[in-house]
Amino acid sequence: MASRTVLPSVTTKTVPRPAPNGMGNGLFATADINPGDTALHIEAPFVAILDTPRLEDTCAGCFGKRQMETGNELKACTGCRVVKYCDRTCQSKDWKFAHSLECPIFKNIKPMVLPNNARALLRIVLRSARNKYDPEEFKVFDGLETHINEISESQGQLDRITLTARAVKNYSGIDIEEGTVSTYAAKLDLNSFNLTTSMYDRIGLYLHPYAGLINHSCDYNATVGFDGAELYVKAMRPIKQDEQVFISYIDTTTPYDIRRNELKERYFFDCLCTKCQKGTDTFEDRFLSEPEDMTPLETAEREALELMQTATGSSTEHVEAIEKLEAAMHKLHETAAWPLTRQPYASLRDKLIISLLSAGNFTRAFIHAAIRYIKIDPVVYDKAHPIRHIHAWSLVRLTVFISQEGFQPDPQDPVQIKDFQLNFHYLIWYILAELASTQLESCTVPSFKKLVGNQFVQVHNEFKTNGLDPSKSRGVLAAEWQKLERLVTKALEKE
Ligand SMILES: C[S@@+](CC[C@H](N)C(=O)[O-])C[C@H]1O[C@@H](n2cnc3c(N)ncnc32)[C@H](O)[C@@H]1O
Repeated sequence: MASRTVLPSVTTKTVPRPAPNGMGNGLFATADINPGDTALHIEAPFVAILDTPRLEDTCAGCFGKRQMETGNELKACTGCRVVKYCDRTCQSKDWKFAHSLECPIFKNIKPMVLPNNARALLRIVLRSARNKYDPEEFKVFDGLETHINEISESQGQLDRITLTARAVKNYSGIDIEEGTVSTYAAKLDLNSFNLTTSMYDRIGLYLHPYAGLINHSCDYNATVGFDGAELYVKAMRPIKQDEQVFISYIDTTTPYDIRRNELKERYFFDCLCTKCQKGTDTFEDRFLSEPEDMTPLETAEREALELMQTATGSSTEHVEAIEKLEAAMHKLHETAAWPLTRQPYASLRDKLIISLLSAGNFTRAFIHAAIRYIKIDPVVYDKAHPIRHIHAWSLVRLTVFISQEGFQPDPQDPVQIKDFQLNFHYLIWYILAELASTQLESCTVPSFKKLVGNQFVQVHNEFKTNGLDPSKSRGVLAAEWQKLERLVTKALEKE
């Protein structure tokens, strides 16, 4: 049973305790937690802020949750015209939480809009000055790690924090020590999460001091997800009572050296996790064969990374980005030793899928999403990992799209889907059935599970209306899947 803590809005099967190996405090399970179970649920954030580009298209009250259901066009706050809401319900929720305090400040400094971390810091300063925080919650915030000594050794980092703190103090008009605001800024830097949609797209910054107590492992047993403003930490693997709950702070699909540098630079620690103890002897570092001379692999990696960087620049057109990403993937493929799962190959494909979608090339996006589903995700992610489920959902959506009557594939596509005579309806049913049957142990959030459940029922009922039940046609499903696997093999040969 999850229990409420002294902190309002926190329900959890964990307790904070000192952790070993110089980790400071961490969260430990108070009971056995099964995969997919919620280890921690936080209803309301300490602070949550949209990234500046998202202020235009995302409701600052529900962070997209109600927006998805109502489909309302967003209306700007008539005071500042900086934030937008679905309707009065979302607006008044945010007004009471903090917007009433910041709205006149936003209005005064227009047309400038403060960057996300400054807007988050401003909220903390304003809410704490008006005693809007629960004292227990603030006590946990006060106790959070800052690494201020390490930050002080880096002039660049120190300057950034000091300047943000000075600006926020001035805008707030609150009589508060600048040093205190700097400390808040350092806590925010170290302990905040990427606020994401239920589909794991980043939309902003989130902080809650209780969630800030979770330590990192590259071999993590839990994941963090958001459903609107609600945070969920779910077990990805079985967690025994008294075991520490770990999440990943970084992309742990990257090789050993990259992971360790990132953790050291951003979080100031050397990871001693079970994966790091294996050094470079894990799939993240392995090549298909170990050549005596590493130079060609290093050259291919450097060139691929350069191409990836220019492809994702803000001024790059979709078509140009696609060419660059494909060229980068080709360089890795040409080495004949680079596994599809070794970074940056997998990330290049993720970016390529997004660029192909933006350019309206749905058939090629479908092929890459199928490659990812069949060849990459089962190696890179645990079964319950939310990203694996989100990728499966994207494949379903793409298959639905290209199976529409009248859809015309691009005749220039290097692999022609029509040559494989896929029965898209059976494929959609198959992927959805797999998703629906693993919902319980998946780490996805409730809105996502609802979406999948509803879609599966709809697709299954369509089959039933036609007197068919795919669950009883295993042979047909297997044959369709083999066709898709042949398509994937063909596409990979051409990469
Ligand atoms: C978000 S805080 C986590 C809570 C923190 N342990 C505390 O007591 O407030 C991040 C910091 O915790 C410590 N930490 C997290 N994971 C760690 C690990 N695997 N090994 C060592 N230190 C870790 C590092 O100091 C890191 O900068």
